[in-house]
Amino acid sequence: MIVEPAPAKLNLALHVRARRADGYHDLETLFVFCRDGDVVTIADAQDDSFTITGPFASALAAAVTDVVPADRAGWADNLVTRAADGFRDTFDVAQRHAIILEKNLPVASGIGGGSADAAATLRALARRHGVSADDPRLIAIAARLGADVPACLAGRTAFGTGKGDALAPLDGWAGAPVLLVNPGVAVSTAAVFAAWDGIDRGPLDPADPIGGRNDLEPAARSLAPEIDRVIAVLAAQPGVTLARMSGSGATCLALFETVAQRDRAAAAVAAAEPGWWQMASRLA
Ligand SMILES: C[C@](O)(CO)[C@H](O)COP(=O)(O)OP(=O)(O)OC[C@H]1O[C@@H](n2ccc(N)nc2=O)[C@H](O)[C@@H]1O
Ligand SMILES: Nc1ncnc2c1ncn2[C@@H]1O[C@H](COP(=O)(O)OP(=O)(O)OP(=O)(O)O)[C@@H](O)[C@H]1O
Repeated sequence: MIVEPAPAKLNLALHVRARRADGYHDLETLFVFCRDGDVVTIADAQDDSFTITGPFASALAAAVTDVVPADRAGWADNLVTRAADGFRDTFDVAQRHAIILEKNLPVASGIGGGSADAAATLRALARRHGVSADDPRLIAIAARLGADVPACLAGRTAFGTGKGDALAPLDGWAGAPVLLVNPGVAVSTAAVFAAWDGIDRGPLDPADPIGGRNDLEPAARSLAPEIDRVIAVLAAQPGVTLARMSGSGATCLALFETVAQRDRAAAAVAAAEPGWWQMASRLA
């Protein structure tokens, strides 16, 4: 049995540079990863099966179209099952698998939950079937599944360009205390990009993400006004060094100088807004 973490992905900064002819956008982003997130477990089995557990299991089941083939229990259309199908086709695997996804991250929330799950599935299957983690065929499957999936497959701090899939590994940020907060609103990534105003506000210096921006914030706020208050509440906490939306939102991140300051902020946010989701972690 293989237990593979699917850590939350964060964009410390995200500069949108141009709308492309293929419907995607060229961007510059600093990807970092949390130490916590979803978990994918894969065991050899007689038949394929897919089970979702955890606090966001029902939210995810509701979000995906259920196309369950009779011989593959629970094999709904999901980024995990798509990753597993892609792996099977590419590497010609006969072995069947029982896959369990522990869904701890909110769905459609800018922290790449689905991308992290797909990447963890690919890493777990690669390990099980003796495929190298940097096999170009594995990276090609990841790229087909979503713009964020190659970054999640690598799972380490990186400067992303192109549609976010051209990656340059970077050092730094490991251990930084972080608090993630989501106001409980799902936001569609495609809808947020579509609402971007089309203005190129300039490049991102990978050495200075704090001085950067998330150019999708105004677009996401127009769809989910609650984001304003999340950022305001986080920015007001003692010890905060950065309070910013991640990805296409609505989850916002706050970095802190110390774990104690992060934990005091988490308690303050929970007291002020008991309905908001939050996760305290550290950067990987
Ligand atoms: C916003 C980010 O989370 C930042 O890391 C990512 O760019 C989004 O990555 P993702 O969720 O893996 O995105 P995909 O599933 O590939 O694309 C969903 C939709 O988002 C839009 N999209 C995504 C990435 C990108 N560079 N430009 C885009 O315009 C497209 O409309 C696309 O149809
Ligand atoms: N395992 C999965 N987890 C989450 N969403 C999934 C999964 N499989 C398919 N999806 C679909 O993908 C959509 C995007 O989900 P996800 O949670 O990855 O968004 P996100 O956090 O906004 O991602 P990103 O930061 O990459 O834009 C959801 O609306 C859902 O319908």
